Amino acid sequence: MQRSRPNILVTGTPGTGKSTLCQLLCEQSGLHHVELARLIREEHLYTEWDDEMNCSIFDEDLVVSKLSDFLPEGGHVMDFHSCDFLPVDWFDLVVVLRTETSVLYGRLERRSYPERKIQENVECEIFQVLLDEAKEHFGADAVMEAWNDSLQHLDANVQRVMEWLNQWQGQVEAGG
Ligand SMILES: Nc1ncnc2c1ncn2[C@@H]1O[C@H](COP(=O)(O)OP(=O)(O)O)[C@@H](O)[C@H]1O
Repeated sequence: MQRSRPNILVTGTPGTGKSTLCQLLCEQSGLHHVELARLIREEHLYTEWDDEMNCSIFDEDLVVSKLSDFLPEGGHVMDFHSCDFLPVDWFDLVVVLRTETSVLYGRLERRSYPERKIQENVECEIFQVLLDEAKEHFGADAVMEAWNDSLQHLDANVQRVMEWLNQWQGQVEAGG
């Protein structure tokens, strides 16, 4: 499907700054922010609740079906901590946020996550699980890896994605 505006997926371990980046990108670009975790909660797109980790085990088919109502037309920035169940051709760019271990630990501690949940997420980041998942699923060319430890990084990341967006828009307007 030829979109007049792109879809961008922002993924990464919880705490790497996905929703912060998405908010800034949407303010600057006029694209619409899809907070998938919130959508899953509000629309009950899950079949189980994990009491120990205090999170839902979402239903991939329900989620894809819900998103298919509006996402493929374009114009969205979506954030989520997993990506291998999403149709590849829905996204024009996949941003994977990375955060240095001690910085991520601090952010998750400030969220009052239980120690086990902090450990699991920090390990997930150390082993770059999300980066590998995104590259394997979408192909390395579609993936932009972006370190996001500081506010300087955040500014640079917004800038980088906005440049990509302008280029994408230019190509579409030029007809290809
Ligand atoms: N680049 C950054 N530098 C410093 N703090 C950041 C940065 N990005 C996000 N944060 C902070 O880190 C915390 C987690 O960010 P958030 O966007 O909620 O992450 P995620 O959506 O990936 O779970 C928030 O308190 C946010 O303000």
